[in-house]
Amino acid sequence: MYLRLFSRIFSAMAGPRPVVLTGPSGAGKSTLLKMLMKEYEGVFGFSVSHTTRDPRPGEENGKDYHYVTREKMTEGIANGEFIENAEFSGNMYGTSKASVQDVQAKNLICILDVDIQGVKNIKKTDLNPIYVSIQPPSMQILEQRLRDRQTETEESLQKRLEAARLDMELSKEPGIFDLVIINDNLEDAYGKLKDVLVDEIAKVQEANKS
Ligand SMILES: Nc1ncnc2c1ncn2[C@@H]1O[C@H](COP(=O)(O)OP(=O)(O)OP(=O)(O)O)[C@@H](O)[C@H]1O
Ligand SMILES: Nc1nc2c(ncn2[C@@H]2O[C@H](COP(=O)(O)O)[C@@H](O)[C@H]2O)c(=O)[nH]1
Repeated sequence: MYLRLFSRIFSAMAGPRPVVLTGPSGAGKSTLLKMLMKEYEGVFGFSVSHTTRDPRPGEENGKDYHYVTREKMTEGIANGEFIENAEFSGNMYGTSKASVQDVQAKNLICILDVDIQGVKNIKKTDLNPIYVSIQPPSMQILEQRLRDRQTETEESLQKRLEAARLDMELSKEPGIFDLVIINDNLEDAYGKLKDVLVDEIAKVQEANKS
């Protein structure tokens, strides 16, 4: 009985567990995380990654990403400022320690949107997140969604599809994710995502009441 009580107190003190959303580019990670942040205002905080890719129309520096040069990013990595970093489709991406700390300091559920290399590297840390993989129903549908999004050149699209094949292969490792969601119908996928996060959401909502 005491053990359960201590474990409850400890888990409340430790704050909510972060969430890692991963899956091929175009699978629907950003769409789903935006839905979560909209429905649960004051519960989730996005870990703003650094990247060397150019901003897309509508993206904001400091909100979607910190857009930096390759030199700046390489320097930050060498200085130990990043929890993880990866090369994806010709650009660098990385999660800084500060981006996660900023969210956790507010006692929010920190959401990280990272590729499969990021998952493997985060597994070597003590972050202890919930790992959710968002997968497309098929490669054909993924390609169509990426084309319809109109963010890629033919060259970058092909690179992303190649990375998607590798992601799907590496994601077959047993037990690597807490949950795999096939994002076919968006509302169904969103429902499954909320279900796996229900305990962490309740923790933050409870803390917000007091
Ligand atoms: N269930 C769905 N049905 C139809 N279209 C969808 C669905 N989910 C997402 N989309 C659309 O697919 C496109 C890709 O989604 P999104 O940008 O969220 O993917 P992503 O995984 O965040 O990609 P990236 O890793 O490149 O940022 C978007 O245009 C989005 O509106
Ligand atoms: N390992 C990391 N991967 C990241 C990070 N931030 C984003 N990503 C992943 O990159 C691709 C492409 O993203 P896009 O915005 O250019 O479409 C996608 O799979 C993201 O999940 C990061 O900090 N580390």
